[in-house]
Amino acid sequence: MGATATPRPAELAVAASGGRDSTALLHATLRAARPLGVRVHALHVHHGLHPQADTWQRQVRTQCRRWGAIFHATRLSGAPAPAESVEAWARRERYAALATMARAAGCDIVLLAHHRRDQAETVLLQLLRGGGARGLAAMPADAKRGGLRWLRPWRDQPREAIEAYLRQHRLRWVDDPGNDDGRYARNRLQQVVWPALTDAFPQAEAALAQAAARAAEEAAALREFVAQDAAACADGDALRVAAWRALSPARQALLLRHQVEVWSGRGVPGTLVRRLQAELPGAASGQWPAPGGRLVLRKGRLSYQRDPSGPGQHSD
Ligand SMILES: Nc1ncnc2c1ncn2[C@@H]1O[C@H](COP(=O)(O)OP(=O)(O)OP(=O)(O)O)[C@@H](O)[C@H]1O
Repeated sequence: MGATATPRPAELAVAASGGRDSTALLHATLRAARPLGVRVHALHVHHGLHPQADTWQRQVRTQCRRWGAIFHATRLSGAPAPAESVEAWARRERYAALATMARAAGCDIVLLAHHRRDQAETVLLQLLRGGGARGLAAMPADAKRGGLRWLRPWRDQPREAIEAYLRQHRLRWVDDPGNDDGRYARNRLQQVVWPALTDAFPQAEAALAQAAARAAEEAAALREFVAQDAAACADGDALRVAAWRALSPARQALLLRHQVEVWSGRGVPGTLVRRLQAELPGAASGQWPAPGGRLVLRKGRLSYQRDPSGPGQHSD
């Protein structure tokens, strides 16, 4: 399996947990990069949550020493905000720490070792959270974020291919750092749902990954439609309600969701979208609570006012 990225960088980072998948990815990346003169950095995040976390970090350090990668590690400090899950906190802080280490190492590209099973699990989890096309699209193979490129070169590879690679090269890893960050839903899915699902539907992994690929295309097309509608209905920072009303109900809902998300920087509950669809057409003026602020209708224009006391726009 290949693990190189194009165009060829001088420095390449691999997010290395010490577990099975990123052990294989770090090894394969080094094999591909060495003849090209590309330096490989292994970035490890110690979540400080699990008794075995020191072992995982040592494992990555040892791999780096043995295989000739440059080792970087960050230990997370702090704690989740009151309403935040450990999982959400760990995930956000992990990506932030990876980004900081990558930039400090002079890397523009970070490789992640997600594979097709991870993709399939993410689709199921999104479905169970009630996600739409964008959520069901799951993880992109190539994404730009925070000035970095995040690549998942093995996103479409079955897990068995990675296991075969590990066997072929007699690689050792430390089991299950994934449990480090309190991922209750994903762990239950892996332990309880997945075995039963694949027993009944052996093609589930491939089918769910295919569903994600279709959802990604559909989400991209929807983004284009909604951008056109947003431009057609814009009045400065506000939305012209008369123009919005001329759209079909499906496009009205999409545009409201998109617009409030852009204004507030947060996810928009479906209940708010439905309420606005019901109430906006008959209203001459009005106010509706929205994430982080409120929506104000005046003189046919819908605009957003941020709560002065609320937290700033979040960057996720
Ligand atoms: N502690 C860690 N340090 C460095 N990289 C990590 C760490 N944990 C995970 N990763 C990177 O993220 C990849 C996916 O890991 P994992 O499946 O545990 O994350 P996830 O939580 O399922 O996915 P996501 O990060 O998208 O939420 C790993 O293969 C590895 O590349």
